[in-house]
Amino acid sequence: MTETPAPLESLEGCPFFVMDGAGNDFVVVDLRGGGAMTEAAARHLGDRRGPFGCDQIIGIANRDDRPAMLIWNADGSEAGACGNAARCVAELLMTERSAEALSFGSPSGTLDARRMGERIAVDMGRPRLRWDEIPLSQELPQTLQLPVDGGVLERYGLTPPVGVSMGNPHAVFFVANAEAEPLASFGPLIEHDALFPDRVNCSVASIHGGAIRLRTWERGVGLTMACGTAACASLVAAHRIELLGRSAKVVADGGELFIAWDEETGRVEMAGPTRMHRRGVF
Ligand SMILES: N[C@H](CCC[C@H](N)C(=O)O)C(=O)O
Repeated sequence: MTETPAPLESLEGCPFFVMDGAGNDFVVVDLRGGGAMTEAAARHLGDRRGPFGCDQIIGIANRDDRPAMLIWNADGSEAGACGNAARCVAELLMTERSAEALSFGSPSGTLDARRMGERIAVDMGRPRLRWDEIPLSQELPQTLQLPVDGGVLERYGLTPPVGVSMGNPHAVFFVANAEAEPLASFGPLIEHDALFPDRVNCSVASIHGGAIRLRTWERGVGLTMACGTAACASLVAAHRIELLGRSAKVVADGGELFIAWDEETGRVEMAGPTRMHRRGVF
């Protein structure tokens, strides 16, 4: 066996799975038999110049006698939610147990997952919509038009974004054509805008025939092929500003996600594909 690189020493002997959900890619590490993720290990696994490279690094640990997912971005920062990775963890656990549905923990609460034909669906819980839940660094009476840096809005011809948290912060800009926006230019400016004390995930969304075309600059990562919590946030935001009903297909660069915001429970479910690329043991 090749030597385990120093940054991964704390993961020696841990099984790992390289997976993606609609192109959003992950290294999932099973910590239930021991091992501990460190910020250095997460950064090493997230580094695309290294032997792995991914958007998020996911740990599966035992918490309160059940599996729970832990989330690190490629820059080593921790995140509170990760929808596409939740669907990949669900796939792993359902295969392990030959189950069609199950629940597991996450930093933002219990997630309920189920198979839906070829797709995996996860109930991501209720969106948080108040200024202090996003969170924002200033009290605002509404979160439908966030007062981000006016210079950025003017320079890029943007209207103020809608704020939504799915357990992680999102700013969603509605534009005429998401594919035409220079998101790689203004995404990092919004990610680090002083309005967001924990930084923010920044998306551009355009509506075409009842579907949302979505591109995302992810906090702690950069441009990704898809972002599940951003897909949830964009549907919630579109409904709040009366652009769409309570369910829609979201078309990301890497694939399609299906989002529904239940009127009775207030909970948001997302469904989409998962793929396994590689597995091994550190
Ligand atoms: N890709 C993830 C979102 C990760 C969000 C992370 N970048 C953060 O810091 O919140 C998803 O599918 O929901």
